[in-house]
Amino acid sequence: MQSLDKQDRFHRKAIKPEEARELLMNHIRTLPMEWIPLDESWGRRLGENVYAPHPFPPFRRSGMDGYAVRTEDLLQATPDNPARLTVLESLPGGVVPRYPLGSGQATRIMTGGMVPDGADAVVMLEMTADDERDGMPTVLIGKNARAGLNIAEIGCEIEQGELLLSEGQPIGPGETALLAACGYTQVPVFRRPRVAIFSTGSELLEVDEPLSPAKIRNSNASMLSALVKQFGGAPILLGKVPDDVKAARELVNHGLRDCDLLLTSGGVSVGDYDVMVEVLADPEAELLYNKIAMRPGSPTTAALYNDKPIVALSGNPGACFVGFHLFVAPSLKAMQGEPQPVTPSFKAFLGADFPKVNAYRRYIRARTEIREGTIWVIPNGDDKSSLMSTIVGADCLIEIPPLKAALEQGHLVTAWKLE
Ligand SMILES: Nc1nc2c(c(=O)[nH]1)N[C@H]1C(S)=C(S)[C@@H](COP(=O)(O)OP(=O)(O)OC[C@H]3O[C@@H](n4cnc5c(N)ncnc54)[C@H](O)[C@@H]3O)O[C@H]1N2
Ligand code: MOO
Ligand SMILES: [Mg+2]
Repeated sequence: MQSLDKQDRFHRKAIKPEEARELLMNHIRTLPMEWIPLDESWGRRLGENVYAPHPFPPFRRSGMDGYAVRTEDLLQATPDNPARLTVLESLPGGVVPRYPLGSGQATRIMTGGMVPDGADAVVMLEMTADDERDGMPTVLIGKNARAGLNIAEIGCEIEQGELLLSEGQPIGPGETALLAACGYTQVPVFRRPRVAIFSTGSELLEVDEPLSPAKIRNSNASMLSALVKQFGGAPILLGKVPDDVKAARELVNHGLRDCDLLLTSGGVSVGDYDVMVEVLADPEAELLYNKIAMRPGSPTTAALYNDKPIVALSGNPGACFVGFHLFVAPSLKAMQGEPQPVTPSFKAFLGADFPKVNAYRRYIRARTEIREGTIWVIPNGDDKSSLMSTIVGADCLIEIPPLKAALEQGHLVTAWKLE
């Protein structure tokens, strides 16, 4: 029997997943900003609002290969009686027009070219016929045109000084295009969260070690490292410790020195060798929670050391994965300025019967499928928390509330995207 004192220190009170997330996220701070080269900024989040230094397009731009014209010259034009315009010049891309258009004149222009002053439309080449007259190039146009046709006015896409992108916005291909167009060779981004990771377990081998009896390879550290990268963090891999409280405590102290968040896996349940329970019972640590009313991942634990968060995830790979998504992923997003770090849920049809009944809310590894235009979520097979294979290909978690009866295929369920 444990002493009463020990039982007290290790007391567990199950709280809801939302409460657990909030308790942790109350201690998450946005990281400082840094400037990095645009070409390295994909996937990072903007550290401040970015404004347009100039309008875009920066000049009146032709949207077609054709002729820049004055629409008033085409008012009487018909296929049988086309207007004949004198061609002043033919503009290659990137060249400023030499002549403004006068009455009865046109300029040959290509897509993206700078429309000459005086022109108020571009007629596409297919609607025109070149026809020399008295040794001078002329063009015949048999139809009138509306003012503004095929011309993109200065600033029609982006006005000077306009908010281009907002703080916290992830930089994807579109954001990169805007930043490049506006001359941002360096972009302001939030620093990557530094996430120290170690695994506990005397049964653990390195990935490159051959199997030996009663041992398994440390797969959680690699999985967590990939997850941290997926959410914009920089993993710091600290390896593993055996089930030894002193060794685990030392690695916690070491890991906390140079990280924004410490992640551990294993040793959080009620077993004799569940060392993280003892480590986090340290009076210097402020325990946030050590039991969550959910499966998998019920023993997921979080604590603070001098306000620095440590999330001790369950050793079971499925539970480790789910715990990361529910608590760590939103924390990493918040550190990088995401204003809404918790992904909203969506409704979808359940793609297979769910026969299990239980008293806890479950989060099932699943994948989304579009069937005849409707979204279905298909459990990735057995959802036992010890399984790794059902993490493969998971792109969402299905939330199954506590149930007294099985759920049938086609039931409308709540799910969460795993970006
Ligand atoms: N008597 C009880 N036993 C258990 C309970 C309980 O309430 N009462 N809870 C179960 C639940 S739920 C879970 S989840 C697990 C949590 O276990 P721990 O977080 O303490 O993790 P370990 O005991 O260290 O390991 C569990 C399992 O995972 C494997 N593991 C651990 N680390 C890794 C790693 N880095 N890579 C791959 N696999 C790892 C480990 O070998 C074990 O098989 O406890 C239940 N027990
Ligand atoms: O909480 Mo455990 O992860 O259900 O198996
Ligand atoms: Mg255990």
